[in-house]
Amino acid sequence: MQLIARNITHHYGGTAVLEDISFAIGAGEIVCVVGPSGCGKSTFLRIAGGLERPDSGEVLVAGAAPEGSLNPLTYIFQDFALLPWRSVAGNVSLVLEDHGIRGAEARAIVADVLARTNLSDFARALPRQLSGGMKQRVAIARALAVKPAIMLMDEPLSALDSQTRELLMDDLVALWQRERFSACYVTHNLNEAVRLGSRIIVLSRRPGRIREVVEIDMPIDQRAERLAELERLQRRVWEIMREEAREADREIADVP
Ligand SMILES: Nc1ncnc2c1ncn2[C@@H]1O[C@H](COP(=O)(O)OP(=O)(O)OP(=O)(O)O)[C@@H](O)[C@H]1O
Repeated sequence: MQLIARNITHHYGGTAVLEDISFAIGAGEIVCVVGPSGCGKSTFLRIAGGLERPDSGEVLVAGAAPEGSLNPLTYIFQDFALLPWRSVAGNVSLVLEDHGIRGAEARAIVADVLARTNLSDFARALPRQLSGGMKQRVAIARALAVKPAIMLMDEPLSALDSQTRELLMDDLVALWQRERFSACYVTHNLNEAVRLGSRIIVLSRRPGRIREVVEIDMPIDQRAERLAELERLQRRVWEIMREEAREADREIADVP
């Protein structure tokens, strides 16, 4: 399945937030979206997921979702959003209950996704017993349980310390190699973008327009070893963004 954004433009009140955003995410692609603070990255993701309607433009999905997909476009948030009184398995099964899947069928799906995300040993643990990194792994397992066609990831690692973030990036790379998931991955972190993205969409400051699309054709499993090349790519993306980020940083908020 492909997600196609065409000419997305959006305002909040008098504030123009996104302007004429067009790009597509193909099956098996991780497309990263970066840009200065407040340039409309999260707004774009909400529009892509159908949570908000753009003022103009459209988001289309083309092609069939994976067989048995319960939610073709599935979010992963930075704050994990786990229910504290439910175990790891219980948090994952909740999304299945929402779709009327219970009992043995639900247990089989939960066991499968926990195995795929190396969480089987933690099935009975409660969120408070887990580190931030493990909580986000549970959130990823929960997203996979509904067999998404495209995951919409909003700063998924930004609540984690840098070492945990590295570990989670390794996990996402390994998961991608096994499952070739598709994702629109919004991040502030250019290192994540060059490690994970097949393409990086660089937005301008608000209203976010596409400044440049940086293609990364280095195989994802080689990136952890080719750090010098990645560093160069990361610097290139930063060069594109730097002035706009500085101006966004110095902007005085238009609030009463
Ligand atoms: N529901 C809303 N109502 C009014 N303004 C909003 C709403 N949501 C976002 N905004 C404003 O729209 C602009 C873009 O916000 P958005 O969160 O999409 O940007 P972002 O690029 O994800 O930001 P950041 O990098 O800081 O996470 C900001 O100025 C924000 O204050």
